[in-house]
Amino acid sequence: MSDKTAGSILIIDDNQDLLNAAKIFLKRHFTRVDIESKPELIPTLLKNDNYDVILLDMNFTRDVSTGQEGYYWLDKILEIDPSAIVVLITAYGDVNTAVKAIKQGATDFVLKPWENDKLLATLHAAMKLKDVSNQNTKLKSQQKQLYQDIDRQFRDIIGQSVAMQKVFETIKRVARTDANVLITGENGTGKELIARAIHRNSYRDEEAFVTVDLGAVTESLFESELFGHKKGAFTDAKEDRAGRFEIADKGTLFLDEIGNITPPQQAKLLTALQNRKVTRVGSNKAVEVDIRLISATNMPILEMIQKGEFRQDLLYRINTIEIQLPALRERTDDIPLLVDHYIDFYAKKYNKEVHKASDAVISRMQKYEWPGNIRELQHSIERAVIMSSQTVLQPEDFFFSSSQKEDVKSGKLKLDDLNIEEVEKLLIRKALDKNFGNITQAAQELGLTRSSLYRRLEKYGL
Ligand SMILES: Nc1ncnc2c1ncn2[C@@H]1O[C@H](COP(=O)(O)OP(=O)(O)OP(=O)(O)O)[C@@H](O)[C@H]1O
Repeated sequence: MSDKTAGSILIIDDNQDLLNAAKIFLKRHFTRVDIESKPELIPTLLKNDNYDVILLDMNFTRDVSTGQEGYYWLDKILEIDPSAIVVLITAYGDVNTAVKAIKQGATDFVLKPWENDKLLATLHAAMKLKDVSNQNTKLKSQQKQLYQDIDRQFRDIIGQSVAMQKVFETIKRVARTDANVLITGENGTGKELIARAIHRNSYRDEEAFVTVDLGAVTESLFESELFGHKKGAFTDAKEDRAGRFEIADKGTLFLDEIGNITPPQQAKLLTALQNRKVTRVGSNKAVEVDIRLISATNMPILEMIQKGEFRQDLLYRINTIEIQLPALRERTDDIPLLVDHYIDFYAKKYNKEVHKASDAVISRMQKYEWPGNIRELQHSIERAVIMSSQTVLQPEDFFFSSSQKEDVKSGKLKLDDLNIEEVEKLLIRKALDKNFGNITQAAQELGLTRSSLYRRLEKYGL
């Protein structure tokens, strides 16, 4: 097996003897070494090939040693490939020129005449750097792809009602400012969707959109989750870890359920937002962060302030602009659009022929309360599309007839006129309603598998 390092090197120097000697020596250590004496050919060479490291002479014209040509060709190389790793060859005693070139983007330099060991060490280090930079580029593009995939699910914001038009108008106005935005609204009204839309339309759209569900972060992990920790800061801190603030640096930080945090957590959050700096748990070094903050809550923040449960100064920090999302029952005009959108989406997903909902369905939907808002509507359509064997969805495909709703709401079982099947039916409806039509969650709650829940739904025509 060869112990050569896998990598390609291009050497550009006008001294053919030097080129030949370098090639002979370096061929023993690297898998590919190309040489070129005419720098004018650099653009062509770089267009046709990828080199891991380019070794570039600073002076090409005889008796000229200002390095001007070197700067020129260095610029050209970096213009063609900004990630190129260029190591300069400079004459002994000409370190100033080399230092200037490094400021201009070169990676390192070697002095002529070189010692083979030193040259080799420099090239190996440069090769490693290229490797890290390749990995970095790869990770960045994977990350971008990942964000795009997540974002795709959140792309379509449906709504033509006056209330939603107002929301769209506000998004347009605030997106390209760095203003802090607080989005309020009941569960499932689309707060995250709107937050992502603001990020996508902002100057930060190429950077990360980082979400923290503050309602799900435990008291003990709050600081570490948000601000990061150092290895050994607590028992489970096995390695250094950046918090969400640092990960969101240059991008947008979305703090969901901000109304759910305790007063001590509010104080810590406020300090970080005021200073725009965070300190990892176990460290004493504060790191600057540049984030655009979007927060969301379904809690009545103003009431909470009056009761002393939420800090007013924190509210002022986060709500430069406030967007109130209407509940679905307050924008029933949008229901037909949403229904069409989700029927289309789920019919494609499950390969079903369903293409619309009957007028009776729409009319019932427009009277229904929708406590889970759009998320509930979405799940009820998903379920109806899966279960229906017709092309037009009918009221029987849904669970919102008023009597059912009342039964489910009251949860009362009238023992004198119920048999086991009736009880089972009622429980299934209740579980589905509670989980907004989500079959998996409802099945879990009932202690059934998904398929046995489906069997029962079919049996009872639910
Ligand atoms: N206007 C809309 N058009 C289309 N889909 C929407 C709209 N608003 C919300 N949705 C969908 O409803 C679901 C819930 O939205 P989202 O998670 O943004 O709500 P939320 O208010 O953040 O909920 P929660 O308070 O529970 O965190 C998502 O699948 C989202 O795509």
